[in-house]
Amino acid sequence: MKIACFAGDGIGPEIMAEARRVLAALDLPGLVVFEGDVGGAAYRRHGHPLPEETLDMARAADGVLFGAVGDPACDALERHLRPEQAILGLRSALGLFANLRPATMFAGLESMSALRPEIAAEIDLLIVRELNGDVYFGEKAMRTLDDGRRQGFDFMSYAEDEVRRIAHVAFRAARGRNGRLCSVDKANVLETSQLWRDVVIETHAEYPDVELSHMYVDNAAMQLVKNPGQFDVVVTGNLFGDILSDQASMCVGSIGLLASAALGERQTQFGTFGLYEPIHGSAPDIAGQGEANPMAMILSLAMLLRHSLGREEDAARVERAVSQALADGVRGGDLGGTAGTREIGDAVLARL
Ligand SMILES: NC(=O)C1=CN([C@@H]2O[C@H](COP(=O)(O)OP(=O)(O)OC[C@H]3O[C@@H](n4cnc5c(N)ncnc54)[C@H](O)[C@@H]3O)[C@@H](O)[C@H]2O)C=CC1
Ligand SMILES: CC(C)CC(=O)C(=O)O
Ligand SMILES: [Mg+2]
Repeated sequence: MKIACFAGDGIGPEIMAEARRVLAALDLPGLVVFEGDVGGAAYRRHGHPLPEETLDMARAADGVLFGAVGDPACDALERHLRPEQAILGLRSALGLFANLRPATMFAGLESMSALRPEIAAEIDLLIVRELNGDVYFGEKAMRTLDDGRRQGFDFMSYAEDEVRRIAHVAFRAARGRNGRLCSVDKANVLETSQLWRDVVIETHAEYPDVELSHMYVDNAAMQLVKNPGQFDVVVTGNLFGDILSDQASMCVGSIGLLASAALGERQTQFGTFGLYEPIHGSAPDIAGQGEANPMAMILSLAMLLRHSLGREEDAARVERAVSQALADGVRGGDLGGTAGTREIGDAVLARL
């Protein structure tokens, strides 16, 4: 079993250290761990945010554990050299088109939700976000008009097959959960969304046991706050899924709690190859202070154990340890508490 660990920038190394301690405590037989450079750290060392050797290391692994990238010191660089290109590049080069972002209320945390506790208690949803297309990967340009104004372009596109493959992932996920799928788009305005809706409806024919609904993204943002309990699985495009999942994190209590899996089609000896990361970024505002909540990172490790290593029992064990720590009142600053990164890691390890 091979895991590649890319800690990245900002709080990435701090939260990765805690996930690595949890991984070490599991003492998995035959596990080999590799470390690679990504993001601003990689740019400084190798002149590129995603060096070829890092990509090779990812390809050679059964799963990748990824911290976060993003460094304000790199803001002036040309776009292709910025740290964020590392994660976009990995998702694209590794064909990781399906992003699973679960958001479930933890017992005892209801009062920390941005929503009323009785509404928050209902949250148990999975956002299935398309990860290889949309406006993030379309052609981009910046031009200067005759009158001197600058104009930026980002081309938004989806091809039928790109929508179909993520729709299949979402229907299968709904079938394995409560059988309800809500497809979120902006089909009243966007051609990409009209195609999205048409293809999701076509694909539904293969999953008659799943109840399908459609919602415009602006309404979905509102409904997520008003009545999140109505959602089981939500399937949506890259941009909408990015935004809705950050919003969902505050419904659960903090962005420091939400993990994710980026999956493609490649199978390994143990499961599906994937990249696992918290949904948050490098949090430069708290980096280096030992304040970041490592739970999203640790829960991402649990997803890696489940999907890429086929170790369901270990995954559940890690998830139980995190839930128990929260139930026992362990709280980072993001949840109104005082526990630091290391202390939260200790609390999870003690309950493993
Ligand atoms: N996958 C990735 O590597 C991602 C990278 N980014 C990058 O990260 C950098 C910062 O972006 P932001 O918009 O500030 O988003 P962010 O998610 O890094 O931070 C947003 C807010 O949440 C807080 N926060 C995030 N994670 C936390 C944790 N584990 N514990 C406690 N508080 C936490 C931060 O302190 C900040 O106040 C940018 O360069 C951005 O491009 C953003 C999102 C994803
Ligand atoms: C850094 C961005 C490219 C991605 C992002 O915000 C995300 O995937 O959540
Ligand atoms: Mg995001």
